[in-house]
Amino acid sequence: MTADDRGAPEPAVVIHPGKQSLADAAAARLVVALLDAQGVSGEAQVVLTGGSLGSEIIRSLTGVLGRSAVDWRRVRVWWGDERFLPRGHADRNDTQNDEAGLSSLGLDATKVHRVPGPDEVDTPEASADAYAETLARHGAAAFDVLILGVGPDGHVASLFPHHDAQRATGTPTVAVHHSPKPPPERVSLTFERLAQARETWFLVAGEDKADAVAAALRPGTDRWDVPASAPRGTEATRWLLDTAAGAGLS
Ligand SMILES: O=C(O)[C@H](O)[C@@H](O)[C@H](O)[C@H](O)COP(=O)(O)O
Repeated sequence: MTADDRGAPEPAVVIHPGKQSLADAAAARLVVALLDAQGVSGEAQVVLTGGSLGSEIIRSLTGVLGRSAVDWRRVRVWWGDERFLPRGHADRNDTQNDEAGLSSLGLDATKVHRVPGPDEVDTPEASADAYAETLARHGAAAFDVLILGVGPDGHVASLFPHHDAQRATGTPTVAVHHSPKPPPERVSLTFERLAQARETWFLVAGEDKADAVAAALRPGTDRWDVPASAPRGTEATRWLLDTAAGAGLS
């Protein structure tokens, strides 16, 4: 069953004048979304991402007005994908988020769920299994906010065009080998788990992303070709773009 079959709303597009204003506006939006989620269920669950914007939103978050209204100790943090590298490696998504100021938000470290690396488990498969177990134990049926970056090739999380990892079903996580973008070994949420989010936000900036954005939003695009075309939030899907990334949209 696809998100569309479940009646998920059509994606909404918001275009910002530049990358910084996009990150700042997304951070402000995230504060409100976390507050709303905490108001409903006590705890908010957010899925973070790597890439430049994935860290820029954290940097903006550390300075955004109203952030102190969020009870950060009741925010549970996940990652949509991770590079299979040891904890603290500069190329890990979580390290980049840490360096952007994640730890200064006042989160409860026991609720920050990092994907195990080769310093903890032997293989990407073991890491994917361990992460799936953590998700089963602590993950909400639906994440409150799922944040995704998009590659120029249209990849999302570590699900790449024409890559077998896209085919994983019946599991929330998948080990990825031979990623076309280095490093070759990664762990990713599957399409099925990416579909379990109330709000899904794509954060995309730069002219090199314009074709991927246009393709992802074109009706009928096959996710095998453009993985970013697939994830939909059950309540909202937002494409938060800068002008350059939105240049291919009519
Ligand atoms: O694991 C990776 O290789 C990156 O995390 C990658 O998936 C990134 O999120 C996108 O390419 C968007 O990156 P930007 O935000 O820099 O455009």
